[in-house]
Order: sequence, then C-alpha cells, then structure tokens
Amino acid sequence: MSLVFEAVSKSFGGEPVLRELDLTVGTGQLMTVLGPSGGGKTTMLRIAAGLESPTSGVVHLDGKPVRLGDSSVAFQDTPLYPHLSVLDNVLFPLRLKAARGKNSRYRTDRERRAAASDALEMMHIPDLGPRRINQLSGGQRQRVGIARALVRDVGLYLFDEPLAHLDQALARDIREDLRAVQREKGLTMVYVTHQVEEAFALGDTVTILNDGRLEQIGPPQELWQRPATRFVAGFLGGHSMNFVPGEDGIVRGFRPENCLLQDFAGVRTDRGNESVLRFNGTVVGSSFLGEQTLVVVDAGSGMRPLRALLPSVRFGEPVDPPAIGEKACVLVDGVNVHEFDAATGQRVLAADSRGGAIAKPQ
Ligand SMILES: Nc1ncnc2c1ncn2[C@@H]1O[C@H](COP(=O)(O)OP(=O)(O)OP(=O)(O)O)[C@@H](O)[C@H]1O
Repeated sequence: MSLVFEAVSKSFGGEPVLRELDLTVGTGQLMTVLGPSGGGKTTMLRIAAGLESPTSGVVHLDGKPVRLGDSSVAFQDTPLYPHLSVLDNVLFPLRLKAARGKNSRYRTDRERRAAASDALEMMHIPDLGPRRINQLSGGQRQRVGIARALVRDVGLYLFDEPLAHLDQALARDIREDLRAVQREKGLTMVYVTHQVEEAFALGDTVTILNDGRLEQIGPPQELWQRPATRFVAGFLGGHSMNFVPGEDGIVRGFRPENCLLQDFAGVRTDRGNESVLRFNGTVVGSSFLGEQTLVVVDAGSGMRPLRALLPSVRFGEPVDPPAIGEKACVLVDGVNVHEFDAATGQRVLAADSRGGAIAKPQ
C-alpha cells in the first residue's frame, strides 16, 4: 500500500516539530529517514503509525486516512516478552488479533504457528523458536523483534532504529536479510536511522529531515550526486564536506574524497584548466585512517582548513603523506564541486550541468 503525507505539521506545546511535510512512499518501496537528533524522525513515524495525530495535514494509506493498527511498528526499545518462548513472542500479535475477533488471513492456531515459523525462517533463526528470550544474544533478540513485526499481515511496516545497539557487521547482516524479505514480499516500509550508510544501503528513497523540515527526498545516488541544500551536502558522508565561501555569494562544497594534492602520489600537475579549483596552503594535520589518510591543509584567507582524503596505498606502494608544516596545493575537479546560495543554502547550479567548468572563488 502507498503512504502519502500531505502538508503534515506537528507541534508540541506550540513548538513546531514537523513543518508541512509532503512525501509519498510507493507500494512495495522502502523509504529510509535520516537526520540529526531531534529532527522529527520518530514523530513522523508515530504519525504514520496512527499513534500521534498531525496538528494539520493528512496521512493516507492507500487513499484512506491512516488508523492505528494499519501498520506494524518496531521501535528500538520495543520489549520482547521474557517469559514467553521466541515462537510465542512472534505469535503474540497474531493471537492478540484473533482474540479480539478481528479479521485475519490466519484462521486457525496452526496457520498462525506456520506464519510465525516462516517469519523466524525469513530472519534466519528457525531453530530458536523454543528458546527463552533471556537465552538469546543481542543480535538474535533484534532478529526476533523484526520477525515479530514482519509476521503481521498489514499494509505498512515501520521501523525506528531497530539495529541501533548492534555492532556494524552484525547490523549489516540483519539489514540485508530485512531488505531481502521486503523486496521479495513487496512490503511498503519506512525505516528510521541515524546512519548514512544504513539509510543508503536500505532505501529505495532516502528522506532527510532537519528541524522538522524535509530537506530532500530521493534515491540515494541522487542525494549524493545532487544534494539540494548545503545542509544535505554537509550531512552526508563519513567526513564532512569542505565549504568555501566565494565573494560572489556562492558557497562551494567538495568532499574530502574528491580532493587531490598537487605533485603528490602520482597526481598530474598539468591540470591548469578552469574546471579545477586550487588552494595553496600549509599542512596542519595528518591522520592515518587505514585505507585512507586524512590530510588537513590551512589555505588561509579566513577559511576553515580543508580536509583531503588520500589513499594510504597507491599502485601497491604505501604513500607517505606530506608532513605537517609542508606546503601543499589542494586540487578539486569541477565536476565534484557543489554550489549553494550563501544566504538560503539552496543548491544554485549543478557544476556538472555546465560541463564541469566552474569559476574559481575570487
Ligand atoms: N510527546 C512529546 N511532547 C513534547 N515534545 C516532544 C514529544 N515527542 C517529541 N518531542 C520533541 O519533538 C522533537 C523531535 O523529536 P523526535 O523524537 O521526533 O526526533 P528524532 O529525529 O526522532 O530524534 P532522535 O534521532 O534523537 O530519536 C524533539 O525536540 C522532541 O523533544
């Protein structure tokens, strides 16, 4: 089923938390929601679940106003029942629905047990059914929580950071399984996360919420290649973007990954064309990060020091980064430069739409 937010706003005690949200999650699509703490992600999810009403605007699920019970919700801290077995935990929502006499596609307890076993199978824990919750590892508990959310036969599945407490490798495995189930069954899903990598890896579309505002919604590649606002550009990426204000009222942003150092590690020095930005400065910092080395260059003129990520190994040879105090010239190809209006923060013109030729800042 498709989920549509139309001009949805929410305030608590007069304080706006969501501001005029318009967005659509298509049937069978997975939308991830990303943004800084307090940006309104959980509030948005609670409104989609019918747990909270908007102050203004409407939310529709397949064309009808959304109601409590239309969706299956798993929050980070949704507890499992410790006195029940894993299988009974997953069965719980199905039995509850049956006990309330609500219509369900599972009419007998046998059918319900089969559905719960299928859900455990989907999350790759078919053998854990008889175990007690306190006999499980953290990762297994998260899998049970997700299985319990997936077992319900509803039109919308909502997840609020279900993997937040797990180490990265384990979280990656579980989310790949969740994504496989979502794709295979064509489930409509909204998944809130703090992590850019998780949002990108899971989402057909990614929504960025900041201070209750929808900064951008689109496929991950589009957000990465064409961030709509300076906020989005700075928010995405493991290392934040460099921003250089120009006297023309435009701020130019480029990622540390896209910076090269002239005369260094095989970089050609004859690229003196207009499509390349150059900044002469002095190395003020250098940190080995494993695959890459972060070099910080102070290019003066009151701008913040620039961060460049260099490969730590090139053509099989370890690379010695320039030492602190050495002169360095940072180069950035025009196609990797994003331009934003200094006053509004909105993207003004994609450098790539001009064939990579951009003006140098002053
Ligand atoms: N029931 C409530 N009453 C009053 N204020 C609330 C309530 N729920 C949320 N808020 C406020 O709304 C704002 C947004 O909160 P929300 O939990 O939606 O953000 P979030 O993006 O999910 O944050 P986080 O990433 O930290 O979970 C916060 O300032 C929060 O204090």
